[in-house]
Amino acid sequence: MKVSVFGAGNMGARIAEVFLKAGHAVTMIDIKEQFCEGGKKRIEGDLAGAVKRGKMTQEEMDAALANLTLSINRQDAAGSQFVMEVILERMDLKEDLLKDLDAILDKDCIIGTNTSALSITEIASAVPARAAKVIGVHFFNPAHIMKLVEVTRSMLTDDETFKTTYELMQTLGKTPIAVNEGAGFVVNRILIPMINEAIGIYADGIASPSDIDLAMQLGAGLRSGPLHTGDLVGHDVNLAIMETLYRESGDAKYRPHPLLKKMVRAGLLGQKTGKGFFTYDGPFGKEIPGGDLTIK
Ligand SMILES: NC(=O)c1ccc[n+]([C@@H]2O[C@H](COP(=O)([O-])OP(=O)(O)OC[C@H]3O[C@@H](n4cnc5c(N)ncnc54)[C@H](O)[C@@H]3O)[C@@H](O)[C@H]2O)c1
Repeated sequence: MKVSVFGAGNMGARIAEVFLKAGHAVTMIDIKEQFCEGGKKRIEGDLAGAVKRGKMTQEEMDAALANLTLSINRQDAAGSQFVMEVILERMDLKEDLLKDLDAILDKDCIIGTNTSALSITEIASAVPARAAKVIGVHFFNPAHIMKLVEVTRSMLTDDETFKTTYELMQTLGKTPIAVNEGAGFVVNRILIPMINEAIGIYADGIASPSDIDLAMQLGAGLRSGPLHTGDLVGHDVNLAIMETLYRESGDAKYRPHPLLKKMVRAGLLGQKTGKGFFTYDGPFGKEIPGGDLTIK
């Protein structure tokens, strides 16, 4: 089927990759050609790695890439049966995109939003005539590896949209769970405040970033420590999620830590900018050992 993915960034490219690997034709749409090309490079890198490890043949890789179309024109989503919105975590941008898509897409086309924490009902309300066909489809990072997808109904999502989306995720090799809307859904309501707390522990001078992560790996059984996970997600995204949790609940326990705000203002976003609580060999590069952040 024809799938369109809006956003070729950290998550969008890998979500496009998941659909390509399942044999779908994917149009990946961003606002600049260079962003589309960057996303395509990451897909090519992943697929080449899979071929090298014997998980995929060269022919399968070529067929998947032949199914990928890049675009900077929203109109190219026309004729899609499923659309994934994977753009920046901002309600105004998501609403603006959905309003345009409402005029471009067939009336039965489902729009899945990959929002990390925003209200699915609020996003859906931007397109009253299509609100029943809008649903939360929350993939995890890195989307080509992580199995979980939170399939989240808004107040307005119809049963058919939920069932179709849930079953589609299973055909992609994912494990969906059914979620009723609530800021941050299940995982991020637990995970992101934990990252925020780890930032506070570091800011209080209690331990180094490496030791905080080691503590949570060896003491709490986590596969990745909270600050490495924070660098992977991107601190701009972490901040947006904390702000949503705080705004929606009014509960002080979700207050974004001041250091998280400063990290974002400084462009220390984590892997995507090559520097966060740890240092990387350029954007999305390998971690450089001993590169813990030291705040002055
Ligand atoms: N980073 C994570 O770990 C993670 C995990 C799950 C969900 N999410 C969610 O996924 C979404 C994308 O996050 P990301 O980390 O990939 O961000 P990102 O900054 O890496 O990528 C966002 C991309 O969207 C593009 N974009 C912006 N406006 C657009 C528009 N109108 N049309 C098309 N493209 C547009 C940007 O140019 C950019 O390439 C957010 O809603 C985020 O909360 C992120």
